[in-house]
Amino acid sequence: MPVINHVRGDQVPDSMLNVRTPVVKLPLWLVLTWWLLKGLALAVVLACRYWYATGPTVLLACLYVDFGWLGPVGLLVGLAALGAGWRFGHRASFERFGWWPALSRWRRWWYRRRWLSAMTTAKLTVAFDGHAVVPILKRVRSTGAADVLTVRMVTGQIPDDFARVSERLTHTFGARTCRVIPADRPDLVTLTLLRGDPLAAVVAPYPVPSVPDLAALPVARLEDGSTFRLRLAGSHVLIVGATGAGKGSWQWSLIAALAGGVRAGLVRLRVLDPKGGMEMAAGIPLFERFVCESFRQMADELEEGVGELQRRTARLRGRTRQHTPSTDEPAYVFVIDELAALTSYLTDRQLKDRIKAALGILLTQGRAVGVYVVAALQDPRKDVLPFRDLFPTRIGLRLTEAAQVDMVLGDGMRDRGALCDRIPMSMPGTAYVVLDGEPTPTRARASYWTDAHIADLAREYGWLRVVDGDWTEGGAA
Ligand SMILES: Nc1ncnc2c1ncn2[C@@H]1O[C@H](COP(=O)(O)OP(=O)(O)OP(=O)(O)O)[C@@H](O)[C@H]1O
Repeated sequence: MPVINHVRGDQVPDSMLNVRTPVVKLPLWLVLTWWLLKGLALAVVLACRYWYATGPTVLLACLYVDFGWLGPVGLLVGLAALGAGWRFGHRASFERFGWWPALSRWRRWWYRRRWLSAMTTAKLTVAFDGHAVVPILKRVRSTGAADVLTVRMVTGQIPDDFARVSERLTHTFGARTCRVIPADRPDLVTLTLLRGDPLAAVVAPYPVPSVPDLAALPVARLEDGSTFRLRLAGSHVLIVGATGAGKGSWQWSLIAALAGGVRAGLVRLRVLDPKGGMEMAAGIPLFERFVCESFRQMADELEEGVGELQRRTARLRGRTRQHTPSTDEPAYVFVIDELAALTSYLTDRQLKDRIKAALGILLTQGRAVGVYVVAALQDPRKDVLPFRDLFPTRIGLRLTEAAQVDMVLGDGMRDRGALCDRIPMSMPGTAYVVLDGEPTPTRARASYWTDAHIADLAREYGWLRVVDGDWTEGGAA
């Protein structure tokens, strides 16, 4: 290869207009008219396409021509006053029909400008027939804290392709997190990009329902600011988190949501606290049974629960397929503060086997007849895992390692956005929840029940009253 190419002649200078030698000679006036018509057509198309920009500009310009500066400024002030009146007069309709659609349109423009580069760097464009094919951004819906993007995938793509690069998309779009959820059509995927965080502040306790709906217990706040209602009916709940992650706040939020049922005789709480009663003893007046010292007694409690379950199954057989709590047939809720203490750490092998057998029956047969288990767990070790799959509802709080997330919540859950290992220590009570049958985890923060709140709860809804330091039966009212 030569080091230098020497080509004789002058370089063609850059110019505004490059023209070819015409094949057919046209008069200049015809060419200019043609260009003018083409330019006009393009201007009309652009003006119609971007009507939301051109319309107001033309209107403001007309007002300026007719009335001078007073015209456009008067209109803008009038519109601002009208918007403020609407906002303070009827906030719900203002947000629904005015604010959120306007914000969504602005955000859509913002995403469109970055879309091509974002898809290319995330390797979500597909090469086909010599072209790069890009997923289509169909819709953007904005709320206070999140932008929900509906995307049409390129043929051959699946939602997991987007889930795998969710972290990259988070940083590209400057969001806090990006969750990928399959949409209701197979060719669409939804990206939820969170900007603010309604879970940053501590969640105050929710009002206690006088008659709890076991299918929708208000226990936590969701990322969009709404209330997360946990389904206990037909389920069992496993709460897993490192020490100090806030397992207690989930347990107490659930107990509080059931407290109205305790007072009405519809729910009976049986609490096993193998950690010596430090966590749960404050609620003793609410509990039908409370065991915190003897593992033998805990095994007896669980076996008695199995006996009750079997008697109830015999009574309800053929009459109903899902139990509804009543004062005659209340719901039994076993709350276990540290599951591993019963199934792993216990050294008495015989006792451990009894507990495992009873738990196995409660978890497999209890749901249909109103016997539920709510268990907390600190360390998702292997010997607890067989029980994990028997809990349809699993709540993953802060975990110490990324590998534990799938172990607790199920395979692929971390890729789908359950970043339990990234929950900061400064946000105890924050968790990812996986509901049975739901493909993606939901992030929520439990309401925080202080000792004073729990004392008030026990006083108002408990079965027992404290009289001069002794427990007395009799209920709160
Ligand atoms: N939902 C919450 N909102 C705000 N603060 C919380 C919340 N839950 C817990 N905390 C705070 O975090 C601390 C630890 O919570 P908690 O004792 O419930 O954790 P834990 O997971 O049960 O820990 P351990 O396994 O050590 O018992 C509490 O003292 C409380 O101050």
